[in-house]
Amino acid sequence: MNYDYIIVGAGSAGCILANRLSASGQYSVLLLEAGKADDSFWFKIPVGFTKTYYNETYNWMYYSEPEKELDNRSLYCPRGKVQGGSGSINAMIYVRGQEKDYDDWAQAGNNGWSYRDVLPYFRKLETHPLGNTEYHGANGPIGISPMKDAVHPICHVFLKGCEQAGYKRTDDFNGAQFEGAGIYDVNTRNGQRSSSSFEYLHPALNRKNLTVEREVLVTQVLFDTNRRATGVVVKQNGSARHFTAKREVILSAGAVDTPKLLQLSGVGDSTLLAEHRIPLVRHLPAVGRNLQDHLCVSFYYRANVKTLNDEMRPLLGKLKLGLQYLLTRKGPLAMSVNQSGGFFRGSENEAVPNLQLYFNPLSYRIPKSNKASLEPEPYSGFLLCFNPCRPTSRGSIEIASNRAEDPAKIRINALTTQKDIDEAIQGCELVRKIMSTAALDEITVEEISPGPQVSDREGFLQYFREQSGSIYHLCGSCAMGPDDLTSVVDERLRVHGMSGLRIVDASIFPNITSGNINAPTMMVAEKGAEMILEDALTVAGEQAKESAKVFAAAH
Ligand SMILES: Cc1cc2nc3c(=O)[nH]c(=O)nc-3n(C[C@H](O)[C@H](O)[C@H](O)COP(=O)(O)OP(=O)(O)OC[C@H]3O[C@@H](n4cnc5c(N)ncnc54)[C@H](O)[C@@H]3O)c2cc1C
Repeated sequence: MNYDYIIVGAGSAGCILANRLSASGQYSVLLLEAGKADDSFWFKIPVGFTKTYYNETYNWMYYSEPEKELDNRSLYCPRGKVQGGSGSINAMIYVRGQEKDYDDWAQAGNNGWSYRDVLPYFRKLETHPLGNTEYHGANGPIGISPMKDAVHPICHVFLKGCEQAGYKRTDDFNGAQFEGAGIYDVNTRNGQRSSSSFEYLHPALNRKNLTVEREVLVTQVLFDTNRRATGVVVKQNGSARHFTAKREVILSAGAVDTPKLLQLSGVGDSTLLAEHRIPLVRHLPAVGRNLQDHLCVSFYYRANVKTLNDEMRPLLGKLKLGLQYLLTRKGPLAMSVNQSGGFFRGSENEAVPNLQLYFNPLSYRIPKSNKASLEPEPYSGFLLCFNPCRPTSRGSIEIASNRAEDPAKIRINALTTQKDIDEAIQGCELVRKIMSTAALDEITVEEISPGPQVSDREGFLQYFREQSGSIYHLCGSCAMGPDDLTSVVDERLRVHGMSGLRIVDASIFPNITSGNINAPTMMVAEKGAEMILEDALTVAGEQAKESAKVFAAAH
């Protein structure tokens, strides 16, 4: 079967592309997704992400290779395997990042990607209650809800503590002032998850020129002898099928599976491909390199006031909250558990904020067994968690075999630079500084983990090594840049040295952004879709010129 565009992966980015590329009715679009439809109630209700966290039907449930600097632990790396991708199973915190993140993208040779360049795409994708302003949009598909008026009261104690510790307050991390303590926005609409699947793909499903195939594993991209992508091979119900693309194949399979698919298709480091006996199409060594992630660690506290643990843990409490949600679409089940936090400088020498904090008005431990569920702890507790914003360690994605069914090897290589080690310690010091303020001291009985015996740089670092985990922001594994030795796509997201092949997802980030990366990924998709459509017009223009020349020569 033949389509103008084939999009691989109906995740945060893929759903946006499917809508935008099919909107004019001019192009036929095929969207291929390995997972099922997002028709369960758990995808709608914000708290539903606790149900999909360890659900192998909807989650690829990857693990990293053992991380040497993290006590040889394998970190859990959940990824959405469902329409909407990781955007269907995430915690919905909506943060764009800071200006410098994108200015650095542009400075690395990517014209058109500075903060001022990408701001229009952030505005385009959202409907924000502030309406059309310099920073916000009023007509975009994704609903943004500030949690400001609804957070648990102890979040305000946290904000007071930050003020007492000398930190600024911000009312909008996505507005004029990124830095400071505040309450997060979430991508919800009327108390329901506002994912790119619900907001972009669902409304487009009836278009005649859009085909969505689910439960289809794309196993290979096909190329002609000119290295032009001509289509894909998929596995569906145990048998192989081919689809061909007249214009482009666009990879949106995410930061783990996009580089894996390129490597399986013969585009990647020639040594790695030879090791797995994959015929080389193009030596592109940066495929799978430059992987980045945010690693966080939590500090746990027992409170002398009621926290969300007291409401969410007992059966009666659960029933009450469930009823509140069903009747009003409000309450804790309509929000994220990460309610307040902010962006801070870990030292006076930092030019911009380098640490992100989350203050959660409840406490829970990530269960070791994937058979257990995420449950609040059995006491009035809360947690304060941090992650460095822009780690400098770089990891990799590499195929483990030449079979598409085998998960790729994920190496985050955490804490392999001195800067990252310093920031892990800075973060612990920042948590302790805020927790020692009068406001927080007043509601705290004790620090449960790591506990007061951990109080120096060595102890903090060891705690981070033993307890930190991924906060699920894998990106950068097919970075954008001008040089084909160090990057994979150019500034129009075209794979270097290939034609008819683009990447539009979190893998193109040259550097990770300071904050949660779903909003930046959706921005990449909005901008990517516009570039694809512009380039289609250019191609059409060139073809028309060519035909006119042929016609003129013949007459
Ligand atoms: C548990 C969790 C919590 C998170 N919380 C937040 C948060 O609160 N805020 C935030 O901003 N970010 C959060 N994130 C991160 C964010 O959701 C992701 O970074 C973002 O969704 C990535 O988008 P993507 O389009 O690059 O990839 P994805 O959304 O992961 O999409 C990739 C899609 O491709 C499909 N696919 C993969 N391989 C194949 C194949 N071979 N054939 C066919 N289909 C394939 C996958 O099934 C998936 O649907 C979280 C992530 C997780 C997992």
